[in-house]
Amino acid sequence: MSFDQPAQFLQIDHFLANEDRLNLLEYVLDREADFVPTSTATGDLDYRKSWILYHFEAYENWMIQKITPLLPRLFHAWNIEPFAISQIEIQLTAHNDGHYYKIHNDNGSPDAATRTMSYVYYFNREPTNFSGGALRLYDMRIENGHYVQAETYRDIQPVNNRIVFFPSHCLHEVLPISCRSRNFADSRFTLNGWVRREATEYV
Ligand SMILES: O=C(O)CCC(=O)C(=O)O
Ligand SMILES: [Fe+2]
Repeated sequence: MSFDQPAQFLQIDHFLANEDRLNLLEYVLDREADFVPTSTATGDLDYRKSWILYHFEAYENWMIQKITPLLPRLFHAWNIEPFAISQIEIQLTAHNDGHYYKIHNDNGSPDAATRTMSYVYYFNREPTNFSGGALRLYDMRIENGHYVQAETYRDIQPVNNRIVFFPSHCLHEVLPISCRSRNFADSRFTLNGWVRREATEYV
């Protein structure tokens, strides 16, 4: 038996106040030297190209506090039983010319198994000086009790000041970005991460 389940997501525009967004951008541009190339758990070099900033104390908890109040509404909308949140992870990425992230889900490895909800906040310098970089969220097909990718999908554009939430088991990819200037400051920036549930609820 198989049936399709449309990709679930919630998109909110104008998420941060303008002043906060501009301060964040200024902070990130100052930290350019601390960004490093990304890697994936499998070490596959072709799978993902982007830059990442692992530590940004000034904004980690700040952003998590902005996201937390939205979660009950999301659980309700998606008929997810409210769960004990063990952790909200956060990272900061920059995608520039030729960067991408091929199809994956966010909870497929044992150490990521408790990731339940993914979020991505997009921001960039204006006027926008890159193109591409949509987040392609695939509809899911349930086949013999397993999630597999359906042929259909929704593309979410990485619009400045937009946040999107989706279930971490959903397959998604970041389409290639082109950024002619290649300036770091013109990158497609994200603050993104995962809401984890307590591991004990699984066993
Ligand atoms: O940058 C995006 O739109 C999504 C990033 C992503 O899928 C991830 O970091 O797991
Ligand atoms: Fe992802």
